[in-house]
Amino acid sequence: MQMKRKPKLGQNFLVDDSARHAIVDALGDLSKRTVIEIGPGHGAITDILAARCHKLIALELDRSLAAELTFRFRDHPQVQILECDVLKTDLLTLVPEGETADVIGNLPYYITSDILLQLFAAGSAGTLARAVLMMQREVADRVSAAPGVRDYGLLSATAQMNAQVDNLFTLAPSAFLPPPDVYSTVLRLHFAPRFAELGVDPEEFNLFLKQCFAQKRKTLQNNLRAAGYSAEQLSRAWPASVPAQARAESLALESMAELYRSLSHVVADSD
Ligand SMILES: C[S@@+](CC[C@H](N)C(=O)[O-])C[C@H]1O[C@@H](n2cnc3c(N)ncnc32)[C@H](O)[C@@H]1O
Repeated sequence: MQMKRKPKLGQNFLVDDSARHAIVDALGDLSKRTVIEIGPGHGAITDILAARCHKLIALELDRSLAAELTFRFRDHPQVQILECDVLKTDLLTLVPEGETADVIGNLPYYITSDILLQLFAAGSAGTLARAVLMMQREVADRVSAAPGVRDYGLLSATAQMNAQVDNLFTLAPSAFLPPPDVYSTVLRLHFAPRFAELGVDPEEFNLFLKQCFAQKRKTLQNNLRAAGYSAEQLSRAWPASVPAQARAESLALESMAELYRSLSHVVADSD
C-alpha cells in the first residue's frame, strides 16, 4: 500500500477559480483597506487582493514561495511580501496607529487554533476589523456552533466572546492541489469583543471558560469542583436560571458570564 504524504506546512493550494474570487468578495470593498494575508502560497488569493486593496501585507513562511511572490509583485508598491512565521509576527506592528486592518487566509490547517487565538488578541486590541478565513470544515463548524448543539465547546465560546461569526461556504477537497483529506469551510469574523458588555475580565474569563469545558463528559458543576471551587461556593453562587446538572455546552455566553460574576463575588466574600 502506498502511503499518502501530507504536504509540508499545510500546503494545499486553492485551484478553484470561483472559490478564490468568492473568498475575496466576502471582505467587500477593499479600496481603502489594509489587508493582511496569511499564507499566500502561490498567490491564488493574493492576485485578486493586489488589484483591489489599498495596501496588502502577505505573510509567508516558505522561503521559495515568499521569493516567488516578491518577484511577481515587484512593480506593485501597495503589496508587501514578508517571509515570516505568522505566529511569531506581532500583527499590531503591521497596522499604522489609529487604523484597522482586515485579515484573509486559506489557513495552514495545522496551526488554525493558534492563529485564531492570535487574531482574537489583535481584535481585542482594536487593530483588526474583520477576517475571512478558510479552515477544516470540522473546525469551522465548532467555531460557529450555537450553544446546545453538538459542536459547541471551548473553541466556540472563545470565538464568540471575540467575534460575530458567519459560516459562508464549504469546498470539496477537489478545489485544492494536492487535495486535502478533509472538506474546507470559509468563515467571516467581525471582531467585536464582548468582555466589557458582559462585565467580565478577559484573562480571567478565558481561564474560567477553560475550567468550565475541561472535560466534556462532566457536568459544569463537576468541572468547576475539579478546578477548585467548593460545593458551598458553587451552591451560593449558582444562578437560579442555570440547571444544577447543566453542562457547559448548553449555556449561552450571557449565562456563563452571570455564573462567573456571581462566583467571583462569592469567592471574594470567602477570602
Ligand atoms: C493552505 S496553503 C494556502 C496557500 C494559498 N493561499 C492558496 O490559497 O492556494 C497555506 C499556506 O500557508 C503557508 N504557511 C504555513 N505555515 C505558515 C506560518 N507559520 N506562517 C506563514 N505562512 C505559513 C504555507 O507555506 C502555504 O503557502
